[in-house]
Amino acid sequence: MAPVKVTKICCIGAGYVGGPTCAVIALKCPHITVTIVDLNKARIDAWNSPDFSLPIYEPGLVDVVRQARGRNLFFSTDVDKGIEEADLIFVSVNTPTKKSGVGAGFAADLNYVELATRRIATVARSSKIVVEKSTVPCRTAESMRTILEANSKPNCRFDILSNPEFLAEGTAISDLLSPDRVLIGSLQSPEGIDACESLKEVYANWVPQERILTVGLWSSELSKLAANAMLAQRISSVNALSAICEATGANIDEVANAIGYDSRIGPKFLRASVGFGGSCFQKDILNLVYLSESLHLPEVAAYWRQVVEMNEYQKRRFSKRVVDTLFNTITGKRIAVLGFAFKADTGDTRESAAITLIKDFQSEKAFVNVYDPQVESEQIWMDLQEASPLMPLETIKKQVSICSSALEACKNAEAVVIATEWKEFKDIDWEAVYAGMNKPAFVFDGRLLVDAERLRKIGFRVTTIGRPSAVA
Ligand SMILES: NC(=O)c1ccc[n+]([C@@H]2O[C@H](COP(=O)([O-])OP(=O)(O)OC[C@H]3O[C@@H](n4cnc5c(N)ncnc54)[C@H](O)[C@@H]3O)[C@@H](O)[C@H]2O)c1
Ligand SMILES: O=c1ccn([C@@H]2O[C@H](COP(=O)(O)OP(=O)(O)O[C@H]3O[C@H](CO)[C@@H](O)[C@H](O)[C@H]3O)[C@@H](O)[C@H]2O)c(=O)[nH]1
Repeated sequence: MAPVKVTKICCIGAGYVGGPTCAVIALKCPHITVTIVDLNKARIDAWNSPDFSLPIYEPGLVDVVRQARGRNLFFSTDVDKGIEEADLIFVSVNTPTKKSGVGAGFAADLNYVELATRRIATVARSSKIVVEKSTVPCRTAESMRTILEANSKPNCRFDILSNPEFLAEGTAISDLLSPDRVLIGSLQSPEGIDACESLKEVYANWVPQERILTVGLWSSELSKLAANAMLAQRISSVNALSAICEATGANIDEVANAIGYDSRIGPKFLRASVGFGGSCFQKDILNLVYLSESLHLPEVAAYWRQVVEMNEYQKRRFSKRVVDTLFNTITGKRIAVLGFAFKADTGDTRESAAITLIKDFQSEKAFVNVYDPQVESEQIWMDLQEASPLMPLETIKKQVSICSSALEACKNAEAVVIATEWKEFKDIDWEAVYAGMNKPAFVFDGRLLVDAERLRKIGFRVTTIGRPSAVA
């Protein structure tokens, strides 16, 4: 048998990963028809919208979709048709942390992966290469293979590959166009290696051969969890050091710069912050913790769990610092929170540190003005409601207001809290912000974003992560 030449791809799941990833495949492989399917009709309608009001904000994404949509890139709710026609299927559905049952709060909820796999098994009438794109615990491909093989029809074989995605939101398109690496895991059988070759050929249309790594299935699955755990561990490490800086007078920026010069450590991902957010880091580490516990490795589980605990500590520490600095009470005071997304250049709010901060300010009975350039108001209300399920939305709305500009959010506030590193917050008219605020006017920079010295000259009292309050 020779590797199958892929001409039709289907991607199940039109989310933050499925959408951009397969749009880039379509762009770079005009000879391949790519159909992205999803059960969520509103999402598919947005992908198909005539004015390109896409369901996610990602720099450069509209250009890619504009070039490929209708040519060889299609979005549809007809999942079965997509499956039937494809020779290679990406499973790119969500794998959130389980909310109930065995492993609740830690294990990945694989229900969506299983449902998509069962749909493939039911619908497929010809052989398929099934590619696990979602982030899953080690050995999930084995369960997918069992489901597919138990349901396969005559002359219909399924080969499973693992091809985890490493894109980061906000830079998804550039990450996809020039990835550090593409990882493909397969069974080391002749059929597994052929399937791997087929997918490798797709990526080889734009990714240099030496950046396409091929490994065993389980290594591939574990490498994804490991990469996220290592990245998050760097942030928790630098955040832990930021607490020492605040207590000693050292400056976390200087410390991070100094250690990053060591080529064994490297300068990236050492930015102290109010805490990491996003849909992946916490979920994937908790998944790794659960996996370690299931494998009877409690010390390993405790090691990784601490990365998440340090992140929670960092968020709590920051809110407390706001309260302490504002003369130990923020009751009845107005706090402007600039940024609601979990990082800049995305409209995604999953696990955003801003949600925790606002909840803390609410419980201290402060009034909160929020502004984010990309996040829809509806999303903010949904997140705040989810964070305080026992509080009626009307009560939340009495304490929190959503503003349409940073300047508006800061008006009559006692303090500005920078929760997301949007570039526009660096460049706002800080003199005008100062003029509109109650005095003394405080700025809390949770992202090491603004020029503290400049703001101090205007009259602000500035507190920065990783610097003691007096000299911040
Ligand atoms: N968001 C990221 O930056 C990122 C990066 C790398 C990996 N990942 C991983 O990729 C996976 C997807 O993440 P995401 O952020 O794109 O999730 P998402 O929630 O944005 O998208 C998942 C989509 O799958 C659809 N879906 C679920 N079950 C389906 C089914 N049976 N049939 C058809 N559609 C179905 C949902 O409606 C949803 O639109 C997760 O495992 C995640 O951990 C995410
Ligand atoms: O030095 C840093 C770098 C990041 N962050 C924060 O960490 C979080 C995650 O940032 P980032 O990793 O850039 O974005 P994600 O989209 O969550 O991407 C991560 O998670 C994805 C999902 O698995 C992986 O594919 C990516 O490789 C991995 O970087 C954000 O809140 C950032 O603000 C910091 O606080 N300091």
